[in-house]
Amino acid sequence: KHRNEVLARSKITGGVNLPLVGRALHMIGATSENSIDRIRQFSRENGKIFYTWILHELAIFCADPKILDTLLSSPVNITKNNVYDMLSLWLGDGLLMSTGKKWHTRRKIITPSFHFKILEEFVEIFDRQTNVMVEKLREKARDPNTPLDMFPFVCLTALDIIAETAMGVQVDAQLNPDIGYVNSVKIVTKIISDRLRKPLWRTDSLFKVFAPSIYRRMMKHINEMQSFTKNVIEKRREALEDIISVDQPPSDEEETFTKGSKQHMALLDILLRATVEGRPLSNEDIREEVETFMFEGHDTTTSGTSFALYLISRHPEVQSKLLEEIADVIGTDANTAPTYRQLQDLRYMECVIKESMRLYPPVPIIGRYFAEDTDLNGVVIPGNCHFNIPLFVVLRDPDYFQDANEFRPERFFAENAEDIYPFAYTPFSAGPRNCIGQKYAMLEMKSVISKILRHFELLPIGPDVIPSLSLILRSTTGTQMGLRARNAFQ
Ligand code: HEM
Repeated sequence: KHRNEVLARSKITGGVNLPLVGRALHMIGATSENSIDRIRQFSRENGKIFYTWILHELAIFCADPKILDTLLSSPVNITKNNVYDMLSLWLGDGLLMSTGKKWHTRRKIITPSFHFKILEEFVEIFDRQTNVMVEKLREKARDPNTPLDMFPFVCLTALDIIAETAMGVQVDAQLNPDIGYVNSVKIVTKIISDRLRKPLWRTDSLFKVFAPSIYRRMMKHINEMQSFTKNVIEKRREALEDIISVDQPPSDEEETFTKGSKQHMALLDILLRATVEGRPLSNEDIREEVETFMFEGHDTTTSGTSFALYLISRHPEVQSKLLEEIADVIGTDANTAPTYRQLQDLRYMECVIKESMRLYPPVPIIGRYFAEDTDLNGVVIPGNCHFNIPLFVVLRDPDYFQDANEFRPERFFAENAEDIYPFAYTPFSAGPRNCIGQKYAMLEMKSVISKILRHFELLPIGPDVIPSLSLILRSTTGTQMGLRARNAFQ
């Protein structure tokens, strides 16, 4: 009753509720493809903030950048809502999921992992793993008239990249996609994305009852991933203990050595060296953070890269400009490995990726939980409420983006970008709880896309994308295009 009163006072409207399940079936229980359109439609009908009931749970959807400004800037309203619970069996209480003091402490420890000195080292890995993809694509690109779904190729490359940069191990996902750790990651991410669309699978207890065999399959693969990660952490700790004392900060040029072989610094190494109140993190603390990187750090960039490639394939004029820029900045030899600075200097590419993430945000929805009544820019949100931010609605808001459905990278040119209201463009979220990996992600996407374009012309063939709502945005038709090998670059 209290929540209804607050909603009425705040003039937050909702719609018809179905008995027992509220509007959940309308919105989420329908198909993954039409959920996006339906939420957009509800937003058009009810305004930028509206509510729905899912059984006894109140869910508010807010796509108003002014309210998001207050919410996302707040260091207090950082607790995630129940949608994230589906990840907890795998990721534990890592950075994405944790709240309060634990989140603050971890965020502080993990931030140096993304220092540019570390990212600089990763550029070589991005390029080397993309070279493997180029060879795989070459085998497939014999006929440019046959459309190819780029998503699985990009996904395996991203997995190879994140495993090597986060854990310092080569899992050879592209060479052996169907075995071991890589297979488990693929299976678990797929099950988690299916769960989001099925209300009866949402909580772990319901999932166990309504889909027992899928639940068991998920747990088997989660256990396999966890033992793999534990093993990597133990070995890496032993190797590091041989060469450093745990509380000694890494020097700028330091590289780690494991069993005599030279290796890159991995994100995991920073965690192994970190201390909280003088004590190192336990292997279990580190495990949840490494698993979080593995999840957040590969599905997101896969989605971002694949949708960008799709849009580039459909806009030949954009493709030509990109090619010109690549030739200017990196040179005309298709095989040259780009440097960190060169990737930074791909300015037009950056605009293309930003615009692509505006139309197809890799993380389409984010959420918070409010335990107490909370005033956000004059709108009171009732306590005990699950708050959802449908980024895919915000990012196409015609009040903030002219011709919001059009692909126009020029929006992000330096001279135009300052007209964009910062909280209308938040594919990496914003404020203290924004994406910690955004610089890494941008570099990786630039590296992968530029390498593909140097080797292949992308052709506008195959079905259009049909975005489907999940924790990470996918397309039910894949991201299809034709590939024609370039004889010579340019
Ligand atoms: C295109 C790629 C990416 C996009 C669009 C993206 C987007 C986001 C968004 C929207 C959030 C906020 C989530 C929320 O509020 O619930 C987030 C958080 C996070 N991201 Fe990313 N991300 C990307 C890549 C990455 C990469 C490559 C990594 C790591 C290597 C990463 C690690 C994280 C972590 C750890 C968090 C939680 C941060 C915190 O709560 O303090 N992300 N990301």
